[in-house]
Amino acid sequence: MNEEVHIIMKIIVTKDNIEGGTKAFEIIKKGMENGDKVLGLATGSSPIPMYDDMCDSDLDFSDMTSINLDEYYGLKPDNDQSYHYFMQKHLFDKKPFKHSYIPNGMAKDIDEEVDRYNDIIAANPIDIQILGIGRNGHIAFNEPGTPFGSLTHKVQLTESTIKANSRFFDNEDEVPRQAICMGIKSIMQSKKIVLLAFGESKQDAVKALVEGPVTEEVPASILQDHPDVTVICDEVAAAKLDPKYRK
Ligand SMILES: N[C@@H]1[C@@H](O)[C@H](O)[C@@H](COP(=O)(O)O)O[C@@H]1O
Repeated sequence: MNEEVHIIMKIIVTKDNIEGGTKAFEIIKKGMENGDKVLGLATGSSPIPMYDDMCDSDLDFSDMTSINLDEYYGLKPDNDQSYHYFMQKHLFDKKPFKHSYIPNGMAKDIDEEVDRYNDIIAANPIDIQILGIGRNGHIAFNEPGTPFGSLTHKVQLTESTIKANSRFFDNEDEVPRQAICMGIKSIMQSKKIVLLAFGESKQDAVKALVEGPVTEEVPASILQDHPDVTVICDEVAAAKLDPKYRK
């Protein structure tokens, strides 16, 4: 256990995901007041309450840039399971940004798409990166074993992720097996990181993220080495944490 790391990582335990979403929204709001221009955005159920707060707010994002973490490979943007569709529905329809970037899941030439996305990230340094966490400790679609030095890449999803994400599809067979995803190195280059984790299924991942060794087997554990990380989790997700982190 690295004591120095725990002084840096800020942990906010909330009653539920709604309160957690509001905490994350407040961080974004404050960041924008201080001149932040680029938000790194995530999909999944965890950030939805935060997006609801953003949509209900009077904040104007029309001068902002957003960069999403990932997209399923092989899903068209109008497929209701694609992350393009998700972002339109939960945020961009109500709050358009000046520029919004999401990996192109239909790209024929993967190498070209990877280069394009890395160039976008390099040209738009991320001020605040929002993250969820997978049950196996993945961040974005960076599965266990992904090198910490990775940039944007095509990934093979693990059985654990396919199973977990099948709740959004009609059945497990429909879950794409591959995705295009921002790499861990790029995520770590964000100025500030806010990770959201809610519910019982995230208990082990949250414990490993906060208390476990920094290992590529738990991609999120690298966040212990980032200077500005806030973990926002509900009481249930935080239940296995050492009480000293559950304030
Ligand atoms: N690619 C996404 C991740 O970015 C997300 O963090 C994770 C958890 O999703 P949820 O928030 O629905 O639990 O799901 C997917 O695998």
